[in-house]
Amino acid sequence: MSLLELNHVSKSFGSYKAMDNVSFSVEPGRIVALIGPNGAGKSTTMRAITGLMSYSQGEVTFDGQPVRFAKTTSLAKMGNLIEYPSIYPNFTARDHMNYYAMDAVDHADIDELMKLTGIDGPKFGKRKAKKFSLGMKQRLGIAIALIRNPKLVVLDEPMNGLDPQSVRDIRALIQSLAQKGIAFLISSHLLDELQRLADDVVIINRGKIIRQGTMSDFLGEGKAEIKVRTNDNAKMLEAAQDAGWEAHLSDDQVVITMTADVNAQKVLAKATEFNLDVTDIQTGQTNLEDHLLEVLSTDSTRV
Ligand SMILES: Nc1ncnc2c1ncn2[C@@H]1O[C@H](COP(=O)(O)OP(=O)(O)OP(=O)(O)O)[C@@H](O)[C@H]1O
Repeated sequence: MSLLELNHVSKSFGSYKAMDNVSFSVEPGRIVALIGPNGAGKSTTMRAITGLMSYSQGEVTFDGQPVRFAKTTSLAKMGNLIEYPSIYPNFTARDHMNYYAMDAVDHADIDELMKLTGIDGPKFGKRKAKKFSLGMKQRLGIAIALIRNPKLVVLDEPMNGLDPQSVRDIRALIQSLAQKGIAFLISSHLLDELQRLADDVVIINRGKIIRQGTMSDFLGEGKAEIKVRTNDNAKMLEAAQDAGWEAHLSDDQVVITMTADVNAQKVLAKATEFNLDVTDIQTGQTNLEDHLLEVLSTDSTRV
């Protein structure tokens, strides 16, 4: 049996099925990305898993025990950060840790966790949570989610409000904890971040799971692309499209789909033909965001 299992779970709000026959599982030590467009059912699924919401059909099982709304015995070994962390305005970071530890965790472990999550520094100290920035609250929320030595941590948008260094720190922390066997289920709209972080991917659209598997398998089924940067990307794009190639602009580069007839050499030749200076050219698989959009555009599970 897997650490977390959802078997045919459904949840409706009125006549709308926010979760429609959802089944997937999470194994120990895996970092699983739960992704999908706005309103797809990610938060609803996370709330059902963490016992914050009832569901009408199917079953969620965690660590061999069923998870039911308001029946929290099975949840002692599950940490979560869903929506806003439960933060008390007049508590310091350490007050929160002591409070949530509930004598079950010794002080050395609290010190270690505060250090790991970066809430031990002078910025925190005696400062009360009402004076924390969004990023500080988010770090504290992650520390709280980790305090009772969980086997699974469910994180909804954990990178919200974090600056690039903090994102990097939290990524390293999640990866090191996963290596120790802790599983993570993470939802985020920062798909680049999830692409770097997650081992597995579960895609939900209109309440239905439309794909699940390893991140590398999912990315591997995407298109191969040529990314080219020139001194005039608009002109490069026009030249590519005039040649009948599938191409679009992304950030500061032109992304061209590789086919039997279109390769990096042809792209370079086209740039020369139009007197363009190529500053960078790379080939590789499509990224998570592009492939997700492609999969969603062809999903016809429900209209
Ligand atoms: N308490 C509720 N009452 C009625 N409808 C709800 C409720 N909670 C969620 N929904 C609806 O269920 C659907 C799924 O919502 P959910 O918040 O799970 O999506 P999401 O994938 O987390 O979206 P987002 O990426 O925008 O956070 C949406 O259509 C939403 O409007």
